[in-house]
Amino acid sequence: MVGVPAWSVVVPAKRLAVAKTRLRPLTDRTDRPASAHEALVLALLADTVAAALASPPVTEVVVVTDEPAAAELVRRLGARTVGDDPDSGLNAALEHGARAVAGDAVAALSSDLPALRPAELAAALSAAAAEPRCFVADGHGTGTTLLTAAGTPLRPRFGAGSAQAHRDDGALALSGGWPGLLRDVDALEDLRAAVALGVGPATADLLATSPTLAVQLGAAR
Ligand SMILES: Nc1nc2c(ncn2[C@@H]2O[C@H](COP(=O)(O)OP(=O)(O)OP(=O)(O)O)[C@@H](O)[C@H]2O)c(=O)[nH]1
Ligand SMILES: C=C(OP(=O)(O)O)C(=O)O
Repeated sequence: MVGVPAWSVVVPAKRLAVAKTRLRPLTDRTDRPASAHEALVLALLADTVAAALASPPVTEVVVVTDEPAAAELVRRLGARTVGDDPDSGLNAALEHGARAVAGDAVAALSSDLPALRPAELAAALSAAAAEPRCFVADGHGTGTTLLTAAGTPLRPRFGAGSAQAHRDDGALALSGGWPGLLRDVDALEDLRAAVALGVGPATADLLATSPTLAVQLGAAR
């Protein structure tokens, strides 16, 4: 692709009641587990979407969700939303989102990257601009946090072992100095690692105003 593409970023967000179940051991130890869990999932989403919206090469962020609270939150931040059609899982949701974007440079971004910095995403997208399809593996090397397609279909293969699946499908693995982009939050240890890197304002505020959550985050060390 010639020139610097303007990127559309697609972010998936499940319904809160079924999202981020691997973080339940953390939120279940708080006084009000259901609301603590929802608040945590929404904070991770808010910081991810805000960082993407603030990243210079990103012209739009489209969140694919059927969750009213998530849709309202990200719209307030400046993202667009589309429904979770056809409600057939993560990859179908991402393909649906990719069809809804304006340009032909599209990136699928995990929604659980609270330590993501706008400059990190800009650097990764800049590296991705030279290739039709690229991906960034998560910190464990097995999952994927970013998948890009410029002038070609996205073909998402998220799920267990998605880094290898994206590699096998011809996407180029990118690496660079973007620790926040690698640090998706699936489990307690990931949240600790994100906090050590420095999380965005929504997650930081939640931890500052939820003593039980903050204590549990430290107590299980
Ligand atoms: N819109 C949409 N988003 C999804 C779907 N499945 C997963 N996601 C989102 O994709 C992101 C990455 O998925 P995971 O890290 O596996 O998140 P998760 O399934 O909520 O987490 P666990 O329950 O702990 O496995 C999360 O932010 C999810 O909200 C789906 O069917 N539709
Ligand atoms: C769905 C994925 O996320 P996770 O491994 O974080 O569940 C993935 O990395 O493809």
